[in-house]
Amino acid sequence: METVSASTKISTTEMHTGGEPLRVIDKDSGFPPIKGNTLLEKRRYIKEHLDCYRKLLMFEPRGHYDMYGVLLVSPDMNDADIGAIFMHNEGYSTMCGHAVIALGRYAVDKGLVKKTCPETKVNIQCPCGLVEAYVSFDGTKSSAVRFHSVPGFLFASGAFYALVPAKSLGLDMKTSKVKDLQEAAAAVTASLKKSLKLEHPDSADLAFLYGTIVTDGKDLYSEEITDNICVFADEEVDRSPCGSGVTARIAQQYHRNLIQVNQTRTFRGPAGGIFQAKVVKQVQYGQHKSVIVEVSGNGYYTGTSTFTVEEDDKIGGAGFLLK
Ligand SMILES: O=C(O)[C@H]1NCC[C@@H]1O
Repeated sequence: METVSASTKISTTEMHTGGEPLRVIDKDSGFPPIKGNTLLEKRRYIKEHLDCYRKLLMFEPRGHYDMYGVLLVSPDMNDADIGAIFMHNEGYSTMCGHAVIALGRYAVDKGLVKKTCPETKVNIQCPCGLVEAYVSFDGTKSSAVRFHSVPGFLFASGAFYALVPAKSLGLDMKTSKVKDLQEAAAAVTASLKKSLKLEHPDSADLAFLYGTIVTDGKDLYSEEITDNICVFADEEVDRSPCGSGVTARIAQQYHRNLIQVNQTRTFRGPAGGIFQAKVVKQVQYGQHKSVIVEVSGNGYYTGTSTFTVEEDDKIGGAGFLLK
C-alpha cells in the first residue's frame, strides 16, 4: 500500500445531486496512474495500491464522513464514453445513481461527448455495467438528467440493498431523527451481512450488501411522494433519494405487482431532493426476471478544489474520520 506523495496536487470539480456530494476526479486531475485493462481491474488496483488517495480525498480534513467521489478512467466497453470508479468512506461501490446524474452533466459541459439537442446521450461504464444517461441540453445549458439502470432484480440490482419500512423498526420517516434511522439501518446491514450469501450473475466483485434503505412503506403505486433514506458503506447517509436505491425500490414494487411499466413514482431523500423513477421494460438477466428502471433528477455544480499535502502533515496526509 502506497502513501500519499508530498508532491501531490489533485484538482477536482465539486457537485451535488439532491444534496448528496460528488467530488469529480477527472483523468487530468493529478491522481496517480492506474494499472489494469478493465474497469474492474482498475478498481481492484486502486483498492490495493492507491487507497491512500481515496482517504485523502474522502476523509477529513479535505472531505467528511459522508463524502462521495468518482474517479474518471478510460472505459473498456466499446459503447462507453467514460468510465467511472465510485468511492466513499469505506471503499468502492458498484453503482451510484446520484453520481451518474451529476456526471452526465459534467460529461456534456466538459465536451467529453458530442452534444445534441434537446438531449445528449452519455454512456457511462460503471463497475456494474453500462449505464445510459440522457442529459437535457438546449444548445447552451445542460440541466435535468435521466438514466437507464443496468437490469434490476429482486435480490437485487446494480448494487445490493436491503429494503425495510421504518415502521417495522419502530421508527417514522417524518418524525424520527436521521441518526436513529441511520443506526437502525446500519444494524440491519450488519446482521444481514452475517447471514446472507449474495451472488451476482456477472462477477463476485459485485456481490456484496451495499446498504439498507429505510422507507415509509408506500410501495403501492400512487402519485404521492414516497420518502426513503439510504445508509450505505460504513454507515454513510445518502442525502439524495439514492439513484441505485430507487432502482431497487422500483424493481421490488414491480415484482410485487404494486406498479406497472411506465408508472412514474416520486422519491424524496432526507435533504428534500426528488428523483422520479419508473420501469421502462422487463428483461431477462441470467436466471433473474429483471427490469430496466429509468431514474431522473438534477445535479448541480458547487465549485472546484485543488488539494495538496505538506510533507510533515501526518494527520492531514493520512486523513481521518470521526464517528
Ligand atoms: O445514488 C446512488 O445510487 C448512491 N448515492 C450514494 C449511495 C449510492 O451509491
